[in-house]
Amino acid sequence: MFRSRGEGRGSHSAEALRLVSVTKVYGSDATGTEVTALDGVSLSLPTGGFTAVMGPSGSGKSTLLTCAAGLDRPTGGLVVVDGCELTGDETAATRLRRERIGFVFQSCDLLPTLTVLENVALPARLAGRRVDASRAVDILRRVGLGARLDHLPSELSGGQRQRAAVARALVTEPALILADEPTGALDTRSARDVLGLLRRAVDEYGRTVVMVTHDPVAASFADEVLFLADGRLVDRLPEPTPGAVAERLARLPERSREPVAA
Ligand SMILES: Nc1ncnc2c1ncn2[C@@H]1O[C@H](COP(=O)(O)OP(=O)(O)OP(=O)(O)O)[C@@H](O)[C@H]1O
Repeated sequence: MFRSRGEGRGSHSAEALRLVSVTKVYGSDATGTEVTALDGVSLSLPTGGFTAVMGPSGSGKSTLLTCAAGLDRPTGGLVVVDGCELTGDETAATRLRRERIGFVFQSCDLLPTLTVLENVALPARLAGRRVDASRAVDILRRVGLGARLDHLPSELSGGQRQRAAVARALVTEPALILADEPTGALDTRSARDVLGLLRRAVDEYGRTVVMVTHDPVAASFADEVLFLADGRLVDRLPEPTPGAVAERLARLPERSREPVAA
């Protein structure tokens, strides 16, 4: 974000994220049974799109995001981010994660002992890059936190913290931004601010956003909504409106329908 399309560190692949028959089976739950959280999910998301992922609780949304992020390894299948396979070698996957993926979580995970500016500069530092403080400052100004650079996260409101988290996700100019309920803990106005930032990252700067949400209004900021049920992709809705999203959600099957390829 905050560089125009084509600028920055080289060009990105035309496809930001591809999942091929991704399956995730957790070893056992409390009763000793295997849990199939993802059941053969295939999708292809072009660079420069905003996709929302919705579905009932337990349908596999967070698992989809953590597998796409390389934070968890799928049991089977292939994850390709910006043209590079994430499911291969661990060292390469770590580098890919640091350089090409940005994260925004609901539970704001800014480090409490670092200032806002230090938090935003951290991903670049972890990726082994020269830390360009002026760039981090510029991003923070643009998300409306220019006067808060030296504050600690505890000195910010929830909405301000989440905007800082968005700034941090954008600082490495990632190919893919993965957001898990980024507005879940925010009031309506702060939520709109954060969603507007994500929308601008896509429209003005060609980033790719994948966002898990329960909120039809939040989902309506996306270009398309993918619906998960029982670990499968079962529906998709382009150009979503809050009403259409709510209606599709209400119609979601509880169990086993034929998966669709997105
Ligand atoms: N670490 C784990 N060990 C065992 N089972 C897990 C683990 N993480 C998730 N699961 C199970 O996998 C399934 C999918 O979980 P996931 O968190 O992906 O769903 P979700 O759609 O994000 O749910 P929610 O909307 O409630 O956050 C659930 O049945 C869940 O209990």
